[in-house]
This record gives sequence, C-alpha cells and structure tokens, in this order.
Amino acid sequence: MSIEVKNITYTYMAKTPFERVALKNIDLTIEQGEFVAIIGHTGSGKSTLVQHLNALLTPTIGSVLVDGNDINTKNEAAKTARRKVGMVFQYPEHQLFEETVYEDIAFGPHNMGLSEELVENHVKKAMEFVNLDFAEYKDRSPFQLSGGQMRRVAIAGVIALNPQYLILDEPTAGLDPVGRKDLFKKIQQIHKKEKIAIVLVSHNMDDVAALADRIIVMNHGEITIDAKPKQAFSQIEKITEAGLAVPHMTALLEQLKQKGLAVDTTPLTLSAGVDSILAAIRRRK
Ligand SMILES: Nc1ncnc2c1ncn2[C@@H]1O[C@H](COP(=O)(O)OP(=O)(O)OP(=O)(O)O)[C@@H](O)[C@H]1O
Repeated sequence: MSIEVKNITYTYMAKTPFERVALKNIDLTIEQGEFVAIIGHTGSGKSTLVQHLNALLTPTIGSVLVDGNDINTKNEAAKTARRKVGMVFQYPEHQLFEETVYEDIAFGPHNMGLSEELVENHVKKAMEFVNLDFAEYKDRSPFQLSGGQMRRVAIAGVIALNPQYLILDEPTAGLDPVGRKDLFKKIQQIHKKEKIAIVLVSHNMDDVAALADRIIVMNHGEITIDAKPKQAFSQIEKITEAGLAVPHMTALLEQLKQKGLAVDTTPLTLSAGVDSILAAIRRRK
C-alpha cells in the first residue's frame, strides 16, 4: 500500500510566455503508515508536488499511483484511489461553504453515497478528532466561529472521508502556539492509532524534526534530500542551500559538529536553532 510518484515533471502555463517548470523528474514512494515532511524554500515546488498526490494537478510527464492505481485515469478504480488521499490546504477554512458545521463536514461523506446514519457517524468521529463538541457545534454556521474553530471544521471535513493518506500543506499557518500544538498532537494521534500516512509540508524545522520519520528537501523543483531526520539535518548545507537559512550559522555549525554530526562549514544556518532540532530528534528516540 503506497503512493508512487513516477518520474513526474510539471509545467505551469506550458507553451505560453509564462511557462514555468515547477517539478522536474520527481520519483518518490510514500508507504502507508509513514510520516513524511516536505521542506524547502518558497517556490521550490512543495505545494505543486503534494497537489499531484490526489490528482488536483495532472503531471505534464509521468504518473502517480495510489495503491497501484493510476489516479489520473478516468475509471472507478482511479476515483476510489483518489478518495484515499485527503488534502488539507493552507488556510483550509477558506474552503468552508455550507450553512452549518454538520453540513460542511458531511459534504464529502454524502458525495461518497453513504447512508445518513453512516454520514452522521463519520461526522461525529471527525468532530471528536478535532475537539469540537458535536451537540454544541453541529448546527452553528461555520462562518460565525473563531479562526481556529473554522480550521478545525475544515480539517474535520477531510478526516470524515477516512483517508488512508493525509496531506497537510502548512496546516498550522496563522494558528497561535496553543492551536498549533493541539493540531499536531491530533495529527500524531491519528497517524499512530489509525496508521494513516502523513505528508506534512512545513517551514518549521522544530515541527518537522519532532514529528517526521522521513524528511524530503525540495530545491528548484527537485528533491535534494530524502532521508531520516538525523541524516537529513546532517546534510545541513543542502538544506540551507534550499533557502532555509537565517543568521548565526557559524556558531550553530560548530554545535552540530560537537554533537557528532558531520557538516560542511559553509557559513549558513537553519531557520530554527540547531539545538532545538537536535533535542526534538533525541526526544523521539
Ligand atoms: N498557478 C500557478 N501558475 C504559475 N506558476 C505557479 C503557479 N503555482 C505555483 N507556480 C510556480 O511554481 C513554482 C513552485 O511553486 P509552489 O507553490 O509549488 O512552491 P512551494 O514550495 O509550495 O512554495 P511556498 O512555500 O511559498 O508555498 C514557483 O516558481 C511558483 O511561482
């Protein structure tokens, strides 16, 4: 059981003066149950890549298979395969549109043709997952909730589809620290309990180091690192080349070396302190 990205290239606005190759020759397999983080500087192709995982974008070249089915073909198997991949975008609350919280979360399950009883079960389970009390919130308008609550409704709408693979593109953008921590705790729970594969696009190195089993670094539309966190962070110079640099690199590199991670001495740095990254990796052992 896996998502297989087979040698995909993607070009925006092909054959126009604005043509832009956003992905080049990407090969990638995400196994069921993995927790993969995708990092890279702005414009490196992260969102473009993840939008291929449930066929929101169709590769210009190459193919994407979910559990062995090419998701860009027009048959029932492809439709079923696409449904296994849930996608939470940046600012998912912008996608809310129904009059009540219940209807919004139930939209996907209704589309799947489930009975009303099953739909309600899915909605209840999804609301429980995001800590929204069913009785209290089901009849409320999603547009009269706080930003954090709207985000939870939007995420519940994806969870209600019972995805096997959950793609999260900067899911905590704009949330306060408590909201962020809470959401990540839930994501970890669903990953561990339900064995759902998570693909997390993030700019936050602390989160990535604390959560992911595998880190993919993108740069200019290509994968430059695909490794376990410790190995990935030891290739720090590639990460910083990928644009994740902030000041104070020399001191941080020194710390990394002292901690036994072989690194290049290029004077660049990570966007989070190396100590906190290392501590996060250590905490997971
Ligand atoms: N709809 C679009 N039309 C044309 N070009 C686009 C479009 N969306 C993205 N691009 C370009 O494709 C490249 C990859 O963009 P993408 O959004 O995938 O990067 P990203 O790594 O997700 O960036 P960010 O971290 O800012 O979200 C960029 O050069 C971007 O300008």
